[in-house]
Amino acid sequence: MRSPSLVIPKTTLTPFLYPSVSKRTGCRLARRHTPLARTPSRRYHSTTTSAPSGNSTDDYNDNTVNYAATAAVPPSSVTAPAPADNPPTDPSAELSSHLNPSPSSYSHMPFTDRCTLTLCAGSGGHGCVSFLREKYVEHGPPNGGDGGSGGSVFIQAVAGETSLHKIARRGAVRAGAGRHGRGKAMGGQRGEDVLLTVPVGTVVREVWRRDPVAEAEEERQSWGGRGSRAGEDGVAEEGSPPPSATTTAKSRYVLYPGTDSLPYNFSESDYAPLLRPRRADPAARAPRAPLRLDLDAPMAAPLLLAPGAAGGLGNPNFVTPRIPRPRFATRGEPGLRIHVRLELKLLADVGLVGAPNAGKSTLLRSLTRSRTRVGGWAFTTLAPSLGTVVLDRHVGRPRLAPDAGGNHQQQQPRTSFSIADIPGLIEDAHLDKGLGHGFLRHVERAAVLAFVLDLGGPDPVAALRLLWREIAAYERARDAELHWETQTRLTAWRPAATAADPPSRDAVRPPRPRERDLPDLAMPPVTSKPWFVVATKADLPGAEANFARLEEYLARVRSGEEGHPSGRPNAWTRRLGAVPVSAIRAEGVERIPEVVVGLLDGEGSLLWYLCMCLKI
Ligand SMILES: Nc1nc2c(ncn2[C@@H]2O[C@H](COP(=O)(O)OP(=O)(O)OP(=O)(O)O)[C@@H](O)[C@H]2O)c(=O)[nH]1
Ligand SMILES: [Mg+2]
Repeated sequence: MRSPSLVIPKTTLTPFLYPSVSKRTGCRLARRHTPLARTPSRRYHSTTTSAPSGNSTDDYNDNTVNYAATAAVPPSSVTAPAPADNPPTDPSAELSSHLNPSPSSYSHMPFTDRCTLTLCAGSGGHGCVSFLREKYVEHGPPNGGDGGSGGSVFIQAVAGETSLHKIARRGAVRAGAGRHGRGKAMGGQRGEDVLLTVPVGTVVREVWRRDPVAEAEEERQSWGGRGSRAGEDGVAEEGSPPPSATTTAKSRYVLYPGTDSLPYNFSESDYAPLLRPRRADPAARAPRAPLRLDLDAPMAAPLLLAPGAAGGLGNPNFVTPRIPRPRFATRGEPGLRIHVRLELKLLADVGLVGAPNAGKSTLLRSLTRSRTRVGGWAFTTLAPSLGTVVLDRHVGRPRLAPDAGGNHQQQQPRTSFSIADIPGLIEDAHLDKGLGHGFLRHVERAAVLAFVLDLGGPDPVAALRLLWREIAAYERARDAELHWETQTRLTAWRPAATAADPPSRDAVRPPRPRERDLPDLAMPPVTSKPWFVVATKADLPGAEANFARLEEYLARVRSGEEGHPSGRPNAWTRRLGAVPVSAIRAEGVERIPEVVVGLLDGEGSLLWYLCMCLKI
């Protein structure tokens, strides 16, 4: 449990976090040794959606990273900003309750990061059999309308969604069926479309699909389009039974009331070939099967996943010189069903990785307005949470960065970055101990990893090695899954046109462009990412010695004397460093945005790096 002695007097600073205050007088960083009491005026009066104005005259707004914090996600977890004309009476009390809250003071958002869904496209409405009836027109021409096509299922990744829990409980997502055609050439209404809105970072993988149109086409091929089954060489097999003409016809056609059979002579030679199964027009825009999408950016328009089935054709479509008044129409095609697995991989700029109880959530609270749960026991955090640090850098020239064509373009300065806090990792998490290592998927796509180590613990170096071991095990499991999926896709892959396929009308036309053609999931090795260490709980006894040991170890890794803690070759070690902080007192945390921006933008926070190397 939390010790009451941790609530410290406002003016006390942990001495070893600021060893060189006197040496660095005049240096910009030295001006940012924030006394505890002053922090809230800057941090908690920022708006939740935009960066602070930056025209404040207080001395924090120098031209280094001057950050204010806000929890962008989830929105309900944001505490209301204090009105400007009614400032809090005791800001330090507010800060201390924010960083050292009671275990029951947290915002709770339901969170689901994996689910399976069955997407059911709407089936098409039946065509209509009808004839014109007017005064003096006893036997009018056919005028049955076509059936409406079924509704489609779309997906769109939108900003602001943070969890899959809303769609996870749906189980099956059904689009509306098309209405049947009616007399007087009235076509049926289209089925209603369904739009699934998912968080940015959702990965969609197909498990299986049932495509009635493909099945009907296959059946048609196997019967050679007529009454006998074709052998492997396409020649009709002797003695194979023809399908029951009436059964087949009834399953495919709508008959005029009172008609028991089609107006054909059901001899084998006269039997009309089955109609080719049709797809509705939107099907041309659907991604190719099997679905494997990575929705890693907000989408401007929905993406079609399961196109609705085509409606049946009304009886005017079957007029021939031999059959001037067809007494049949076709049924609508049944809807496509796709079973998909959705997996959310949060997109954050920085991922916090650490052992349980290391102080990750307190660190997130000290940097942002997140109201994630904090408690003095392991596994307080059971689901990932995100916070956003809003940077207040309105000075300096825009950066120039080369674009794809090699031209240098102006880049606007970064205005914010997001941090993801995940449940703690313990030894053998990859064997599903603790909460397992599945939550690492939420920091896997983070650009920078921050390892949160408890300086009050016995050995932070061993803790760091353990965390990297678990990450390496996670990476191995992920690569094995990727390998298996690639193999499955290659086995399932068929060239677009094979000799067995009938010549299609599409074959002579150039293929229509598809909206999105199965982009591969980008999964760079986690060990190639830049990382740094946040050595927290620096206010505890023994922290200084532990930090010295940690720094020494990191210096050896940086210089190549010691291997990367994951044991992987060619891992990132270039500008490795550690930042000592006391998150509960909000001391030292103001350096973190600077380090993160340096690593994110690759520009290098030269000052910090020099200070770190020279230990000033
Ligand atoms: N002395 C001291 N205690 C801290 C500091 N940061 C966090 N703590 C305490 O450490 C305990 C655990 O903090 P959390 O932030 O919940 O740790 P966590 O890493 O999120 O833990 P899990 O969610 O279980 O993985 C709490 O009692 C905090 O008050 C710090 O800088 N100094
Ligand atoms: Mg936590």
